[in-house]
Amino acid sequence: MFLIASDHGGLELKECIKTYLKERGIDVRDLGTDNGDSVDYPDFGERVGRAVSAGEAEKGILICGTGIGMSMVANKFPGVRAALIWDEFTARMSKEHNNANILVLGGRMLSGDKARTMVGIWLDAVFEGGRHQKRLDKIAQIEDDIRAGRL
Ligand SMILES: O=C(CO)[C@H](O)[C@H](O)[C@H](O)COP(=O)(O)O
Repeated sequence: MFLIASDHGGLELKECIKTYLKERGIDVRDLGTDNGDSVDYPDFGERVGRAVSAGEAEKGILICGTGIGMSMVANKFPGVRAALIWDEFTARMSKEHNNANILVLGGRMLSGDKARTMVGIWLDAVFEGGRHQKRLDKIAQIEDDIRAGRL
């Protein structure tokens, strides 16, 4: 399953990205927000972060005004590797090196065209593994140590 969510600051860009994903044949489930009323980004970041962490969804996209708040929320969930990207290079690296399972975008920072390009790069890129897997294993170890009270 592929999830997407935003706050009011990311709503417009979210609609653009949903259209792009549908054009690519990707079935995306929108977990809100669904109108322009002011809301709190943690409420929506949690929905996607929790589902990806639990293995109920393979991937997700989160969008707030800057992407900063959504990144903070999503990365609280074990197993989530949420990447705030801002250009084509960070889009590629977020997959090739970090194997990001949640992409985070700033709705007030990006044009629709640029964001579509970036999402496409992330979708098409391939995780390189090797030394990068060793580093992701260390992140997972930190999560385990925190959970067990060792850190
Ligand atoms: O960018 C955000 C958090 O990192 C959110 O999108 C908020 O919208 C941002 O903090 C601005 O909030 P406002 O209530 O729209 O002024």
